Amino acid sequence: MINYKKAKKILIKSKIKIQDEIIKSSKALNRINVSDIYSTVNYPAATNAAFDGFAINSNETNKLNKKNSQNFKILKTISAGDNPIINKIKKNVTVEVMTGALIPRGFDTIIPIEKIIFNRDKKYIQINKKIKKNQHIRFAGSDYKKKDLIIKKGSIIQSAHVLAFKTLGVTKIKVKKKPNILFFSTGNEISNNKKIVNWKVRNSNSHYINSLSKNFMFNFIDGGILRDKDTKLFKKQIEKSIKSKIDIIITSGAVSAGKYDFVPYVVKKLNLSNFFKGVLIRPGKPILFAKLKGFEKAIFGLPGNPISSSACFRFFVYPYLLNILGVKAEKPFKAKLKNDYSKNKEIIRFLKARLTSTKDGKLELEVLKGQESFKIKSFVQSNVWGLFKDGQSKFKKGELIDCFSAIGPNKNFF
Ligand SMILES: Nc1nc2c(c(=O)[nH]1)N[C@H]1C(S)=C(S)[C@@H](COP(=O)(O)OP(=O)(O)OC[C@H]3O[C@@H](n4cnc5c(N)ncnc54)[C@H](O)[C@@H]3O)O[C@H]1N2
Ligand code: MOO
Repeated sequence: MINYKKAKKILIKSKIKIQDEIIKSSKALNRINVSDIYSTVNYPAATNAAFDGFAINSNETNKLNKKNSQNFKILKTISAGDNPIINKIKKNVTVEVMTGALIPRGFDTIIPIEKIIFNRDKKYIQINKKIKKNQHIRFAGSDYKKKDLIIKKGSIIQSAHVLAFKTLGVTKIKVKKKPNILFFSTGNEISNNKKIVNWKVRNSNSHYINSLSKNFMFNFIDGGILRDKDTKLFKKQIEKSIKSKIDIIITSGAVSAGKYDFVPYVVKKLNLSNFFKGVLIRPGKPILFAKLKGFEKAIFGLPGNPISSSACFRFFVYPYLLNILGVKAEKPFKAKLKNDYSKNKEIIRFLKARLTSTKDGKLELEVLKGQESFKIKSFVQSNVWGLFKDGQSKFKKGELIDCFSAIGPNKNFF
């Protein structure tokens, strides 16, 4: 059996090609852009008001004080979207501006409406102190300048990027196509019915992985449930998918040592490269992976226990997807262990854990009770995975542990 490090090395070597496509930037959430994108415009496009108020020329206030005030004539009101051009500006005049309005030439600062003293007929404002230049003004290009980088190639596009794209007039972008994943559940006991007899099990794994595809970067194609005697059907389905647009086949279950665990039996008969079966991890030990020789296709056999399937998706399929889509490998973030923990020294354990923040701003990690790979409740209560490394069996309270986000594996927070 190989260790996780070796398995990851094999996965990195087993890259399959994913094509590019051009899509609307507004539809790009969670997609991966394939080149650096730079702004072709300044933002803000022109200098404008950050506050509702009155624009003046600050020089005209230099000598003003309580005893020496000056009236400024209100010329007009300019709103966001109005043409700001005013011809021939005389001395001691002002324009009323709304937030977002362009500042007409000749004015260089804004007094917020709350601080304005109007004279009785409201045709003038009275100023009785020196007003600083450049107050409450947003300068052209003070956020993005032409040629500023908006997003680096190989980033997972987030809503904030969509905001930037739409602000800067980036309407279309080139992204990686979503890999097509054909997913098979296995087992005579697995059922999609609500009502089941005690010897049946409701299918949850395929729905879990399908739900991940909704906020993530792959298409989920349900291959249905393969029964214990469906070896030939499975082989046929793989052969069919070789000729199709399927990029990755994933099975859940039927991968360990039992009589009906047919996945390795069928897969091993194919023309493979980069094969491994069994990794020194828990949960998920029986995992299988291979590339189909001569084709840009890969196959993962995930163990059937729900938490084994989800851990293997998180720690094998997800890094594999990142790699084939050209995203940099994730780095874990660290948190202090809240409780002592011990495990078998030889294996890595992916543990359902809860991350909290202390009052003094430290991240703490609690290993939850109920780590068995059939237990869903602790998974629901968890908010991160703790990775407890191999080569060590005892982990003491206060030790730093590698954490990986669990919240739909699309968030590279750190
Ligand atoms: N003699 C051995 N027995 C087992 C070994 C071993 O090395 N030697 N490994 C154990 C480990 S570790 C795991 S994990 C499981 C994985 O087994 P399989 O991948 O072959 O999975 P199944 O036996 O088909 O199912 C396991 C378990 O999960 C339930 N299941 C399966 N599919 C689904 C689904 N789509 N939705 C919900 N639940 C599912 C299934 O009913 C079983 O209870 O093997 C150990 N045994
Ligand atoms: O290692 Mo299995 O994956 O016990 O659940």
